[in-house]
Amino acid sequence: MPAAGSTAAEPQTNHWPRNPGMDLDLSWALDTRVNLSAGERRVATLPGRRTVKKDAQAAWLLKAVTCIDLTTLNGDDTTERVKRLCAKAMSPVRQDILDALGMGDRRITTGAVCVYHRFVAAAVEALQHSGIPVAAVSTGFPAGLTPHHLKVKEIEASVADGAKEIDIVITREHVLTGNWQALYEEMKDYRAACGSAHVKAILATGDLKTLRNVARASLVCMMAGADFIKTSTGKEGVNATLLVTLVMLRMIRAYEERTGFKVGYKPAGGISTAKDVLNYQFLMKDELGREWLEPDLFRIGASSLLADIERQLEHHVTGAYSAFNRHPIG
Ligand SMILES: O=C[C@H](O)COP(=O)(O)O
Repeated sequence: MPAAGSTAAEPQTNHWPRNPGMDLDLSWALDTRVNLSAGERRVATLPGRRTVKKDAQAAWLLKAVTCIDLTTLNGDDTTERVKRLCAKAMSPVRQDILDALGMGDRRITTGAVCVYHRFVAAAVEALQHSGIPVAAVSTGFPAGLTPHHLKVKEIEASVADGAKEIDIVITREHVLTGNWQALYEEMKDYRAACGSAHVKAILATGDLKTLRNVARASLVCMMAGADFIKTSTGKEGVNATLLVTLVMLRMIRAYEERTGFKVGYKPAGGISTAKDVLNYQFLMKDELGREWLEPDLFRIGASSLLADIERQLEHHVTGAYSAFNRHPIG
């Protein structure tokens, strides 16, 4: 079958040097402008402008599966639910569907499993030998309003329990009051507490009021050493959108042009259909190139997306849609 972005759909092993960060360049952040109407035009044309059909679409969707941070972040989460989620992450697409796609011998897994700190150890145990990293949402997720020293301790505890990726939430007040120095310092502390674990900076873009704030916060977090910038916790009133994505991708591009370091991108919250995820993939490829279609540089934070992708893949191979309850997630 043709492959998404011209490569096979199974996980890749390309590793980029980690973003070490740089000194805070306040004038770069403050001088950053966003052209709202040009951005709106750009994303409005996207759904109609790019489509892929049949085998090509199946390949793009399998690639998307490898980039999913399969997530459960609910107040009623339990160890059993997390274990079921881990089982799904290891076998995200039914074997009969993979066989019918001619991909039965490929090892396809999700990019990570993403849970609250409480469940990190259980997820690490459930995923042992799978190579799938556990991502923990730490730092008082989702509001990020617990005392700073406790947020740092939470990161350290998640790393001690085996999390290889830490999704931190920034203090929105730093952005809303223009305290970029405080945002930079907070992010640097989080990066240091993560050690060798990769850190994703959740900007909570729905709380930041303006796209200019999104652009500035993206730059400041990258300057402080973020490995990924991520849109949302999934708990804000507005979560991932294509417009916010365009702004953040342009900042990632600017950062790479200035420093040579590639920073990853993670849209999260409300991405629940195969159609949605294809638009994100097209935008990634158009704006940053095909390297950003791989799980090293692209993750999708989602709790229910996988069920729809699996359903679309089943439709592709059988010609019929099955009920959602045939594709349980966890
Ligand atoms: O980071 C991931 C999000 O919390 C998941 O959001 P979702 O439940 O809308 O897919």
